[in-house]
Amino acid sequence: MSEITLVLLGAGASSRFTLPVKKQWLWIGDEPLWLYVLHRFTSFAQFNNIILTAHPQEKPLFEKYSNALVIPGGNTRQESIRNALEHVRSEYVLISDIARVCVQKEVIERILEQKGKADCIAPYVPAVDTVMYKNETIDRSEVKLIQTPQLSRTKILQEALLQEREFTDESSAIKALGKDVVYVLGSEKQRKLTYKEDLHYLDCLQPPANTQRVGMGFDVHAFCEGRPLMLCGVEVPHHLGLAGHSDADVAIHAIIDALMGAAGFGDIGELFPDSNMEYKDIDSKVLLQKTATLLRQCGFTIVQIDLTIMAQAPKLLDFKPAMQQTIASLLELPPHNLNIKATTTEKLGFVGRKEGIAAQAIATLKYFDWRKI
Ligand SMILES: Nc1ccn([C@@H]2O[C@H](COP(=O)(O)OP(=O)(O)OP(=O)(O)O)[C@@H](O)[C@H]2O)c(=O)n1
Ligand SMILES: C[C@](O)(CO)[C@H](O)COP(=O)(O)O
Repeated sequence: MSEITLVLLGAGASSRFTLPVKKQWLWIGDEPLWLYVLHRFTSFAQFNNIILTAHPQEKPLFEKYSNALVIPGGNTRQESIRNALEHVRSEYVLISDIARVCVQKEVIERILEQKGKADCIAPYVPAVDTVMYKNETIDRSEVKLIQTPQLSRTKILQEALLQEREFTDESSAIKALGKDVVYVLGSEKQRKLTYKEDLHYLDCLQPPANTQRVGMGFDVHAFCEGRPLMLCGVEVPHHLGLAGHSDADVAIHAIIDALMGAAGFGDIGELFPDSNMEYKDIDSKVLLQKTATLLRQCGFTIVQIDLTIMAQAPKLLDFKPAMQQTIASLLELPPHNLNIKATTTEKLGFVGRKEGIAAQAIATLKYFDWRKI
């Protein structure tokens, strides 16, 4: 099987799915859908090389969950395939939509049995409804509804994708080149997840696990002159501010790190590198908003956050309600699910010497329950 590379396409915008969560990031048990599909394929057959296409912003997130080669997708499905093919060295490539979640073992076997007999092997299901084409009824017995995975000769597919036209799948591109395509019976169970209503037809899906994902964040910033002291998005009157690439809101940074930790997505520095001038002096509420949006798109719901700010001065008690309201409303959290503590360190350590402020946060996430849509 080593002459076959598996390419799974997961870089789509999921726009027709019309939910805040992207379809490739629905959680199946404790796995995102794209990883569930990958494991489904590898449970059915051996592939020496596996390539995933992901939205460029999600490439590092895919890489946190899989050792497969993750390639940034393009603006179209075909562009994503072109990007992936640059990394394919095998004679054949098996390409499938991650959106065709319930890929069937027997379909894969039927495809592989035909390997070598044509330039592309594609599964199809027959049309069972009356078919109109350009307002004329056509003979439905001649209609094939094409599915994936599709097995192509790599070099033929690369040549086919050089054609000027944009194709919606490999078999049509290869057929347009005048090459051979063999069609094998697919399965209704391989329905493509396009609209949220399609979920009701995908009987291979297990519900999201009721796992509580927990993350911890910690950050420190030194005091400096000439900057406002921002904590939880609130300016606290003080003769010193905090130094940093952004507005140095150490409390929000700890919350972001806790959220990223709970999601298994790494840390704030990976998401918002301080080498990026886009984030110079940025309002950290913007960074927190971006983080919350990313977590929502990736199928997470924020459950609760507990924050501790360690500062010898200034006193923060009077500012805690505004801090809680600011962050809770930004995260669309009930305020009582965001607890903010402030403490001194009894004049011990760098905090006690008023050299800077530290913050620690614990965040809990759960998976968006797609069964309720
Ligand atoms: N630029 C793209 C577009 C699509 N895909 C993948 O190709 C498969 C089929 O595409 P589709 O079902 O249309 O997914 P989306 O493009 O995300 O859907 P939509 O058109 O609703 O945005 C999906 O697994 C999708 O992730 C991709 O890798 N790169
Ligand atoms: C490749 C495909 O699944 C074959 O039916 C289909 O063309 C993908 O279409 P999409 O609009 O990119 O989902």
